Amino acid sequence: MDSARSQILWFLPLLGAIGVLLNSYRKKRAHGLPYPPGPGFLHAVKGLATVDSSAPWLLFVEWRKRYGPLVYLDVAQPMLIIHSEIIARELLEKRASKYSSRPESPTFELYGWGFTTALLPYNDKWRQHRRFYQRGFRPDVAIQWRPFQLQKARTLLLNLLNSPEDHVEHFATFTASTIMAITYGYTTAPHDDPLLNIVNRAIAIFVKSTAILNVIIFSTFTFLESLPTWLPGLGFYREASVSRGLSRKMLDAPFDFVKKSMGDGTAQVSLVSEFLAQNDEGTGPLASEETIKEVAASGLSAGIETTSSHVMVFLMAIAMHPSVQEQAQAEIDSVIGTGRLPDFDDRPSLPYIEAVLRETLRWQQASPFGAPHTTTEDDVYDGVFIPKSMLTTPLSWSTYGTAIAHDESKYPDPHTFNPSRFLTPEGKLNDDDMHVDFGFGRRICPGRHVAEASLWAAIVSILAAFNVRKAKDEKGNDIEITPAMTPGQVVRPVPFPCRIIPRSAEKENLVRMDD
Ligand code: HEM
Repeated sequence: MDSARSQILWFLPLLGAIGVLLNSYRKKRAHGLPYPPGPGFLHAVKGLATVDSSAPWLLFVEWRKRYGPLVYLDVAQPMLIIHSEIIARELLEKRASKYSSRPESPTFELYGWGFTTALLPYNDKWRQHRRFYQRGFRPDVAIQWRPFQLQKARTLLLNLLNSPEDHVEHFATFTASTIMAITYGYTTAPHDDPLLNIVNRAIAIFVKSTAILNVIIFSTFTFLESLPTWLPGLGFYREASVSRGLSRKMLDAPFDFVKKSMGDGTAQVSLVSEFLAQNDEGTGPLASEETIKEVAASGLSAGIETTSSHVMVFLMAIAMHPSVQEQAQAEIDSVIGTGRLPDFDDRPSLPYIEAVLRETLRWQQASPFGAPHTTTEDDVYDGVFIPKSMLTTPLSWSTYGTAIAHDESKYPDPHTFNPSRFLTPEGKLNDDDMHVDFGFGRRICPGRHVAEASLWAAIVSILAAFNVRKAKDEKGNDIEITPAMTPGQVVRPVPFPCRIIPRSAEKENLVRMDD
C-alpha cells in the first residue's frame, strides 16, 4: 500500500493531465445521461494518495456521505462503489451477465497469479473452474468434507489447551490444515510444514500485490510496467519475480504429492484425487492437469486467510461479550449434555450457535471491500450511465453504519456484536443467512459452504470446551479490547490479549480423550 502510494504521488502531475483528457472523452460518451455522482478526478487522486492505509474504506465512507449509495470514482479506470445491498443485488445479481468480470491487471500475471479463479475475467476458463468447484463444494457434496473439519477442530482444541497464548498460530493451523486435507488429502505437520510454508509465502506476496490501490493503479496506468525498474517506486518488479517462482511451486508441489500418493496407493480422498480419478474413468468433465492444479490452488489461496480471520473475529467477539458466551454454552449443554463434544448432527438443534456464526460474519468482514467486479457492457441504472469496463465494488464495512453489513436500517446498532438479531422472538433463525459476506451473483464465493462448516466446527467446539475471558493487568483488572483490524484487502483482527481456560476438568478430559 505504501509503495502504491509513493508511486501515485510520483506520477501525480502526469495522472492529472491524463485524467482530464480521459474525463472529457468519457463525458462525450455518456449518451446524454449523467454518470453516478462522485468526487472529481483531482479530488479522487488526492484522496487515494493520502488515504489512511490502515482503514482505506473510511475514505469511501466519507464519499458515500457526500454523494449517496452509488459513488462514481474516475481515476482513469472508472469505479463504482456500491454501499447498498439492494443496489448490489440489482446490479451484480439480477444483471449478472453484464457485471461478472474482473479487472484485468497486468500485476496478476506479473506476480504469477494470472491463473487464479478470483482474478479471471468472465470467460470460458473461469466457467470451467466454476464447474469444478460446483462438483467439489456444492452443499450436498461438501458434506463429505465434514469429518476433516471436525477432526481439525478437535486438534484445535487440544492445541488451545496446550498453549492458549499461541491461539493466532493455532487458528492459522486449523484453517490451513483443513483446506489442505480437503483439497489434497495432505496432513500438515504441527510446525514448519514444508508445503504450507510455500503456500503461506506465496499468499503473503499475493495479498500485498492485489491491495485495492495497487489494482487500481496498475490496471489503469499500464505504462508503469514498461518503465525501468530502477526508477523510484518500481522496485516491486524484483518482488514479482520471487512471487512467480513461489506461485509455480504452490501449483506443483501439493499436486505432485497427490499423484505420488495415488501411485503408491496411500492417497486419502480429496478434491484433487477425485478430479484425477474422474479424468481416468471419464466420469467427470475432462480437464488438463494444469487446470486441476489451478482450481485447487485457487481455492486454497482464497480460503485460508478469510476463514482464519473470521475465527479470530469470533474469539475477539466472545472475549468482549461474556453474556453471549454464557447463552451459547447454555444452549450446547441443554441440547447435547456435558459428556461429549458437539458434532455436525447437532447443528440443526443449535440455533443460537448458528446466530453467533452469522453475527461473526456480519460484525467484522475479512474482505471489507468485497472483490471488484467489472462490467462487460454499458448499462443504465436509475437514470445514471454505467459504462463498460467499469470496476464495481460492494463495500461491506464502515464505521458509520452506511455500508452493506453495517446498514443501520437493517442492523440497528450495527457495531454491537448481537447474535440475537438473527433470531425471531420465538428463538428461531430468521432468513438472513449473511451470504452477502461471500459476495454477489455469479462470482459469489464457491467455497462458502465449506467455509461456513469449518467456522461452525471451530466456534461450537471452542464454546463447548472453553471459557474465553479478557486478560488481566498486573493489578488484576480486565484489559479492555478495542476491536481493530489490520490493513489490506483481506483483513484480520489486530492481535489482542485474552485468556482461554477449560470450562471444567471434565471438558479438559474430553479434549484430551479425543487426541
Ligand atoms: C469465511 C471465509 C470466506 C469468505 C468470507 C469468503 C469471501 C469471498 C468473497 C467476498 C469472494 C468474492 C465474491 C464476489 O466477487 O462477489 C470470494 C471469492 C472466492 N472464494 Fe471465498 N471466502 C471464504 C472462504 C473460501 C473458501 C474456504 C474457499 C475454497 C475452499 C473459497 C474460494 C473462493 C474462490 C475460488 C473465489 C473466487 C470466485 C470467482 O471469482 O468466481 N473461499 N470469497
